[in-house]
Amino acid sequence: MKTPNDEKWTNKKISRRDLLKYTGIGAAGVAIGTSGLGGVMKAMGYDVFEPFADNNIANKVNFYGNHQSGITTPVQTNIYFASLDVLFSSKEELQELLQLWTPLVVRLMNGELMVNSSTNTRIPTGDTGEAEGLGASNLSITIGVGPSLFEKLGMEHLKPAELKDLPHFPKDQLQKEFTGGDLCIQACADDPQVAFHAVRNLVRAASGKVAIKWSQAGFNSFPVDGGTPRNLFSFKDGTVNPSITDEEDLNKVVWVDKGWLKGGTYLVVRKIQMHLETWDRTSLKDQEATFGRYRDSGAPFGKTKEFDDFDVEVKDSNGEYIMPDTSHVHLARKSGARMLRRSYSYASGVMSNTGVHDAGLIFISFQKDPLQFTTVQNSLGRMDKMNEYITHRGSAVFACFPGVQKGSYLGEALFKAL
Ligand SMILES: C=CC1=C(C)c2cc3[nH]c(cc4nc(cc5[nH]c(cc1n2)c(C)c5CCC(=O)O)C(CCC(=O)O)=C4C)c(C)c3C=C
Ligand SMILES: [Fe+2]
Repeated sequence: MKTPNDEKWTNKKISRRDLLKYTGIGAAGVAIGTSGLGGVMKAMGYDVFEPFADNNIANKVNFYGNHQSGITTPVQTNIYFASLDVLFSSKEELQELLQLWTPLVVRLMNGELMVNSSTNTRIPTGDTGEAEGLGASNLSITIGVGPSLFEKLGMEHLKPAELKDLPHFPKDQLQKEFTGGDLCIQACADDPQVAFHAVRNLVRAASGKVAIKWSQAGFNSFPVDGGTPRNLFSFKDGTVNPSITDEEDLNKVVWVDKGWLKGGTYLVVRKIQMHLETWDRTSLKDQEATFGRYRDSGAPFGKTKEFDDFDVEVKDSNGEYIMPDTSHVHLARKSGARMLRRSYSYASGVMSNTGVHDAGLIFISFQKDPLQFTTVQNSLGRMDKMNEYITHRGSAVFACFPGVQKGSYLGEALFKAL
């Protein structure tokens, strides 16, 4: 039986072909074709370019500001990280995509539906719906561009010199299915479904224009009394980091201070498998020597509290380093380079070839120059005792746009520099 609403839409005579064209969800997720993305999105009900404002509901991260969210935002419990390839070849289409995404990101971070719900049941809904009723859940969304994008769109002259693929590191076993990408969406939230929903719907809104190259979900669990989360080796991870409120230090370590990326930063992501079975067969003494920190307290060797300062050069009465010179922390600190780490654990079933856990760390760091990451990784090199227990499987680097002021859009500075 037809409802009056169905009747109304039937009279509009939307053909199946039109429907697929408008929604971009044809048989094989076919490209939208020649119609502009904005026009298609309007037809779907998205309010393209509408200047949405941050709302002030509970558990809400603000979108507008000098920097994008998800960088100095307090770490949430969940991440869904997606690396995308673009399916277009003009800079105009990139601009259109970013103009489309901006108000949608505001809505998602506001805990709102992508599109106000429609009563028309004959077309797919504008929002996939699984985040309904879940609130904002402190969702943050961080968008970045990879080195390959600039070549694809003929914009090499605007590619910052610092934005290039990371060098090959001695112990790397990178798989191309977890490596690189033209764009990234980092969605972090205090609910896994909210983070996933954000990426799913942004990609869906850009159907035919972008394709997911690889993605990874992750989690962080916080002690009931607060404090630093533990990684899957059970050590507190994230202790030594720049303070997220010390703008002066963040300017030194994280924020780019020149060119169109001013106020932005570089995101390095590494998918690092952690060999949990091997770790679990290792004595606590050796585990602690791997990091140079005690497992329970998180304190550095020779100290009692997690946040106690330490000097890696200090030796005991036998002339031995108190913090072993092959320990992860000794080598990382000795490099002299700093970064803002914002990592998440992952557990994705078992490795089909070996039957061991497919689990580890989605290592994410933000820095004003990817060279900071490279310097630390080179210092860890072949010496890091942790190498026995980890394998780097994926890698990518992205330039994350500066923050957005109301009336502007993600990446506007890049297009102003054209
Ligand atoms: C190249 C950068 C880094 C990679 C890759 C990396 C991987 C990695 N780290 C841990 C666990 C811990 N890391 C810790 C400290 C630490 N790690 C890095 C850099 C990389 N880690 C830095 C710069 C630091 C801080 C060094 C300092 O100055 O003190 C710690 C100790 C606690 C803490 O400070 O967070 C742990 C634990 C894992 C498991 C891992 C890959 C799987
Ligand atoms: Fe580390």
